[in-house]
Amino acid sequence: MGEIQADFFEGVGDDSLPFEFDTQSIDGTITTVGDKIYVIGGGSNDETDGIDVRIFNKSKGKWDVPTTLGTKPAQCKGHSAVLLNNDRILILKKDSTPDDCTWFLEVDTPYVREKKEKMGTEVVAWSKGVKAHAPKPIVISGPSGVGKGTLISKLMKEFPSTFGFSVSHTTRAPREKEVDGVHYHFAERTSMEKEIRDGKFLESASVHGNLYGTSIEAVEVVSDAGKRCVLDIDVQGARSVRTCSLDAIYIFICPPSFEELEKRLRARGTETEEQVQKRLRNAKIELEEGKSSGLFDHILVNCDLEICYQTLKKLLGLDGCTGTTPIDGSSVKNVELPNGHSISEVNQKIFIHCVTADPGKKNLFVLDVSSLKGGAPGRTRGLNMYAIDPFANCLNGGLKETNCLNGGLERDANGIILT
Ligand SMILES: Nc1nc2c(ncn2[C@@H]2O[C@H](COP(=O)(O)OP(=O)(O)O)[C@@H](O)[C@H]2O)c(=O)[nH]1
Ligand SMILES: Nc1ncnc2c1ncn2[C@@H]1O[C@H](COP(=O)(O)OP(=O)(O)O)[C@@H](O)[C@H]1O
Repeated sequence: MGEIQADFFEGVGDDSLPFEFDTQSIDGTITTVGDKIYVIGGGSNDETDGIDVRIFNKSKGKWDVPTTLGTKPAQCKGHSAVLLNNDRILILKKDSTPDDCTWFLEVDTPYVREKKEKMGTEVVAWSKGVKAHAPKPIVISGPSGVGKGTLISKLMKEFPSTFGFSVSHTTRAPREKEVDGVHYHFAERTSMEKEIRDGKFLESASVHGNLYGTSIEAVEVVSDAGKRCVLDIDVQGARSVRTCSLDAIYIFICPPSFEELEKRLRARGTETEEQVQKRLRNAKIELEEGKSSGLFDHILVNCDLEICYQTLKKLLGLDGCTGTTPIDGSSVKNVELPNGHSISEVNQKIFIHCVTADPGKKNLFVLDVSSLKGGAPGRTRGLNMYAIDPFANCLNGGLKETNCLNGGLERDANGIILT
């Protein structure tokens, strides 16, 4: 755990900083990790740019502008920063909306270390902090025409608040009834390739001559809503997702026979003869890989649609469910932090002291960061923030959760005690 860093806009007086590092001209927060000093914010006046990061390398005596992966947090009136675990910096934005106040800048996590090695540059990665834990996603693969889309549609229709579809990007042209942003994000190849290079995709693959990919955002928006994410991706995509350690259930759908697959593909009538031929050639390879690779946890034969759907529901533990209850109803919202706040850290708990003119309002919050999960390239999940009463006269003295004095205090969905 690291030291507490100076607040944004406040003067920085640290004698351990090198002479070449002129603290007077620094406008952001300063966090030292080994021989590097991370200056966060204060560098750009362009509000659309997001919070920027610069690194002062003490041993080289020079500045670096790192490759910044992930979506940058929007600029704000200021922020506090604290180093966690020597590998990431917690950023608490001031005067920002509750779902946008907690961010992590990863500086030396395994993900960042891997990217540094690959890119040969300094790398940092942003990850947004959210409360909700993500339910296990479901990856569905199988050859073109086997019935993946049909099964997924049935699942979404019956369990709209439980499942959310990961909307992939693709460079293929939309089919007649396909809607941009619903079935796919239809993209230009050059812009999609750039976004892949910028680290915005969990996986991508060339399938039947087109580029397909799952953006990190596509999966995270579903998880943010407390829903279970369903991915319809090819075998290569499933393999990439497995290696990037997304804890998911992997299901492969097979046709009852190759002839039946061909019949369904032709009957769908969405492809030209040339495309049908290409898809059938690829189906042979996919079926071999799907059945033999050990990649998939379950292999389902889609012979009779209704029977296959019931089997799918069973293995997802949904038989007998009504289809209306979300798996995890927790919201992603955190506390709205006022502009005036300062932070301190004790035993993986961040104490946030808020300046408030209203004496009746709680002004001390705890952010428990002891059981964080995930992180870049996705969200950092499992934030737990709650209000405490610093003046509570508890037996063991010191800071104590408000409800140790006054059991049964009402909390909102975020664990915040309602005043
Ligand atoms: N790797 C990967 N494959 C995808 C993605 N989205 C769709 N696919 C796969 O791309 C293939 C072609 O999809 P599509 O053109 O919609 O045709 P369909 O298979 O006949 O429905 C299918 O195997 C999909 O599972 C993605 O984001 N990543
Ligand atoms: N079990 C089944 N029996 C007969 N036809 C099916 C079955 N499952 C799906 N289909 C049909 O096969 C075609 C291809 O299904 P689709 O869901 O588009 O496949 P995929 O998404 O795997 O490419 C569709 O016309 C669909 O209605």
